[in-house]
Amino acid sequence: MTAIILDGKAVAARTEEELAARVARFKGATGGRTPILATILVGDDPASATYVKMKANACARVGMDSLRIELPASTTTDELLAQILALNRNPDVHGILLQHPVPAHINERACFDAISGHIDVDGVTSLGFGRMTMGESAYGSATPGGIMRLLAAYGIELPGKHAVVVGRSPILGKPMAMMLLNADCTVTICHSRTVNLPDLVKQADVVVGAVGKPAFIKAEWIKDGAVVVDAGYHPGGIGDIELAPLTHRVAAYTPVPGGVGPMTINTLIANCVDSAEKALEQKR
Ligand SMILES: NC(=O)C1=CN([C@@H]2O[C@H](COP(=O)(O)OP(=O)(O)OC[C@H]3O[C@@H](n4cnc5c(N)ncnc54)[C@H](OP(=O)(O)O)[C@@H]3O)[C@@H](O)[C@H]2O)C=CC1
Ligand SMILES: Nc1nc(=O)c2c([nH]1)NC[C@@H]1CN(c3ccc(C(=O)N[C@@H](CCC(=O)O)C(=O)O)cc3)C=[N+]21
Repeated sequence: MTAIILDGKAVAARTEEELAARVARFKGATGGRTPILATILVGDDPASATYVKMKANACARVGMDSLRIELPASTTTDELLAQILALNRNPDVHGILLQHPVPAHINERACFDAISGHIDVDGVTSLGFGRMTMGESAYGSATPGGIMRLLAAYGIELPGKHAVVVGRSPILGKPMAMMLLNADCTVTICHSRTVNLPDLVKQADVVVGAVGKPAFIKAEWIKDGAVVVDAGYHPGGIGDIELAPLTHRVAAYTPVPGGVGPMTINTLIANCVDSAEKALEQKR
């Protein structure tokens, strides 16, 4: 079987051309302003700094400005909340990305939930999660949202499929499960207290690895013909799924790198352009 490679890098690149055209139209309509994504990085974790930089670079590729806010690791919850509230009130800002994780002493959930819904382009608020889950309008979490867009780009049929999501984190596994449920999959959510993980994964028509442990999901757990989505990302281009032995016996798979990662960033940028266009329509 020749597997379809779910090439997130290529889909993201194609979408960027369309986004650049939309940004140009926005500039035309506003006398030269661009949509603006505000990124907030707290502390000095080098990996997080790299991801935030990649997001700012993606903004630049489509002609958008970004506003980079860097705060020391000693920032308090109240100080971070004050920054977010100021961005909410800034009419030039069309999206906020608060990079996860923030230092442990900060109440990350409170800070995520302080982001106004209309500029929650990374889809991290509780209200946005609830609205997405209920099928109401909201920006879904960017990584699972990007995965859904990638599956759609390749015409992967989801209704009736058994999707097994390994991981239940607030910005990845849990919203992923709800999006697949809304796409009419039968969904199993696995986590660290799951008993018999290999047996559950063996039932999957669609498996999503979102565990955060390199090559933790073994190739032998995955059935022939499955669709394999690896959301994991570890230094050295290793995902959460042992991928190499699978590439000839699954229906489709996301490579690491070049699969989910570029789609995450692309979804964030696309949502920000969307938010900017809505602001213009409503003269917000
Ligand atoms: N490419 C991209 O755009 C992105 C990639 N990532 C990557 O995705 C991965 C997951 O990230 P994230 O969701 O933030 O990670 P978290 O650490 O927040 O969540 C990991 C999840 O995996 C579960 N888990 C841990 N150990 C096991 C186990 N032994 N068996 C079954 N489940 C287990 C945890 O269960 P429990 O809830 O019980 O603790 C938890 O729900 C990471 O590799 C990260 O780098 C993340 C975001 C974006
Ligand atoms: N609020 C929040 N939202 C996030 O979406 C978020 C976050 N916090 N914290 C950290 C994770 C991680 N993350 C990645 C995004 C892109 C790549 C990516 O594009 N990776 C490239 C490879 C890049 C390289 O060359 O190293 C790829 O997979 O091809 C990876 C990881 C978003 N995250």
